[in-house]
Amino acid sequence: MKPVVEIRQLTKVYNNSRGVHEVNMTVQQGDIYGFFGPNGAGKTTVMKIITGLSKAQHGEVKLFGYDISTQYEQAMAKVGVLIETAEAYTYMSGRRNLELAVRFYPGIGGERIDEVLELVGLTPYQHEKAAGYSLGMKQRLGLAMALLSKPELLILDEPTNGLDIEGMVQMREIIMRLAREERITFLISSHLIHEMELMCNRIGILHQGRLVRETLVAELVQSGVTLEQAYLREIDSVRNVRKEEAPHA
Ligand SMILES: Nc1ncnc2c1ncn2[C@@H]1O[C@H](COP(=O)(O)OP(=O)(O)OP(=O)(O)O)[C@@H](O)[C@H]1O
Repeated sequence: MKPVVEIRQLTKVYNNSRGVHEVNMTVQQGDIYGFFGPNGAGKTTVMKIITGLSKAQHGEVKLFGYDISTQYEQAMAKVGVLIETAEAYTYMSGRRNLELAVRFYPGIGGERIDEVLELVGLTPYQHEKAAGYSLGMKQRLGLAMALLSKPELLILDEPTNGLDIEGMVQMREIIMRLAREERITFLISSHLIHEMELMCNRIGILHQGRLVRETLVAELVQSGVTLEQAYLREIDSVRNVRKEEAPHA
């Protein structure tokens, strides 16, 4: 297996002392990697750095072996991104939005629009204005845009955030199908622990800006531990270490 994302000692601390500290993560080719952590843990910060939307103070990020700080274009060439809620021109149809977006990708034609609409299940709604789309459909349109360039890695920040159960199930099924049939590697952030467990083969747990555990879901299952239990145990052990380190009163 080849590493697709390699993150070493990634650190970014905001003026208010929050941020992420010395994060090490590896996403292998074929992974659906769940980047799990509660609100404010630092997931978006890491994802923005990986995709060049924000800069780290220390550390290294490589995508497909290319360093994003010195070889950004090569690193991002095979990457699709959906960070925060997908933006679309709501007064245009879903298809028109894709027609505008596809112009950024030389060599990719209209037939790819048909393919991506099919992949995300929007073919029947392609001529409707995006304004009338449900949140789930808007997210799937965002995913379709990210798929236009035929990426080998998709980075999705909270793709099921705010969706109802049906929307969540649809998004999960699409992601699993894309991994299986299009052989796309995924890095997906979420604070929804059960969602991660159902969809992902590898998990990284982020807590207060630190990656406290990275493991295969199969290893957890083998040891009879749910992801929720693993998370709570890691958090407990972090708290205990801090208590031991704290100076006695
Ligand atoms: N531009 C900023 N300036 C100052 N603090 C920030 C900034 N962006 C994020 N933070 C803080 O850094 C921490 C990590 O934020 P981040 O958005 O990366 O977390 P997250 O895990 O993605 O959370 P959420 O699920 O709520 O989006 C939070 O405490 C947040 O308040």
